[in-house]
Amino acid sequence: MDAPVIVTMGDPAGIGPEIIIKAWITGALDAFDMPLVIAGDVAILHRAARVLKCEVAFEVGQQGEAVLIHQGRRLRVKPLSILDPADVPFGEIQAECGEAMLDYIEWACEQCRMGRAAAMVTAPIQKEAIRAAGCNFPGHTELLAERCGVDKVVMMLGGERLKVCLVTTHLALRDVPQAVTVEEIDATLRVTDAAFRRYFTSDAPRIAVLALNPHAGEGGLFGDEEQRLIAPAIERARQAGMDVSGPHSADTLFHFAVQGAYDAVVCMYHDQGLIPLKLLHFDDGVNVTLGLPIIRTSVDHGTAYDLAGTGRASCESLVAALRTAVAMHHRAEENSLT
Ligand SMILES: NC(=O)C1=CN([C@@H]2O[C@H](COP(=O)(O)OP(=O)(O)OC[C@H]3O[C@@H](n4cnc5c(N)ncnc54)[C@H](O)[C@@H]3O)[C@@H](O)[C@H]2O)C=CC1
Ligand SMILES: NCC(=O)COP(=O)(O)O
Repeated sequence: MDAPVIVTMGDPAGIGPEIIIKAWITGALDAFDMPLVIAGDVAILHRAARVLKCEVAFEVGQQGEAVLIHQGRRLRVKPLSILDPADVPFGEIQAECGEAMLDYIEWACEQCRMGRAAAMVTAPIQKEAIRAAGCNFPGHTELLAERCGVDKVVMMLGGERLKVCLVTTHLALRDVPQAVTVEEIDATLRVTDAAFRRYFTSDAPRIAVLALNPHAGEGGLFGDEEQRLIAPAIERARQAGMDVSGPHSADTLFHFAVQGAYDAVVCMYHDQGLIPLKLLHFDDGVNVTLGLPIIRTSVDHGTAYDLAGTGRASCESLVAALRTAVAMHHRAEENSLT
């Protein structure tokens, strides 16, 4: 059998299990031409099926994996935790869930690294729960970078109309100016350029780099990071052959980016990029970790504790994350043949 795409179930107390089951029973997973395996928990997935009012049968597969069955559809599950749903209330931060979600991620990452899986797609984790389980990484991105032995990765979130790449990620706003350095911007540009050529564009991607300050600092009147840091990093990237422009004022650039003027927008901090992205692509946005030796995509949303157990959460972002991972896999295979 071809190497599968692994979907990690995310927080058992969040919406991850429900959106996986919803995507499966509605037929949204039928279109993919690659086998899928869920890294998760059979009893928790059964509970999600009950929430969605669907009957699910169970059998043991040929390789010892669990197989869920619904109206002729089969879903393979690698059981990595054995939680009792009665002990896992919806919408609560629990260390036991933190341990389980970390196990799903670690296994999926290892399978990808060993070449036994083609890609991993992650359902959302609760960052306080993984902390309660003893994990000091702020999220998947940093954990996967460490496990893959990579110094620099880039968090990209995107949809058809806009793709944003972040220089800094999960950081207090007050710490952003110190973290924005020529080296960080330069490394972000290099990773973004290489990953876009490999997975998304046929040529050099057109990259716009945002300013940090209003009006790009207005010639140094309110902030000089543009002159001291961002412009030199852009120049360095241009010298290296990249198609990079900026620093652009963040308030106007997105208007042109969504009209197709750029392939990627490099943003200095999390909300600078994610506010426009979620405004446009709340439902179908995808998070991609650029710079890893493996393919990792994710939903663009969190655990939505307010919706967990209601069956109302949308599975669109999960399906888009799967579509992106499969397309990246095929594109990388084509590139390796040329
Ligand atoms: N890739 C990941 O694992 C991510 C994890 N998180 C984590 O999730 C937790 C909760 O984060 P929040 O900031 O509250 O963001 P959130 O995305 O969980 O929720 C924000 C709002 O969006 C709604 N929402 C989220 N996903 C939805 C869906 N699929 N369908 C319909 N409505 C949806 C929620 O109901 C809520 O009103 C935090 O621990 C955060 O760190 C956040 C983003 C990504
Ligand atoms: N806001 C995006 C986000 O939290 C992504 O986190 P992760 O993919 O690193 O877990």
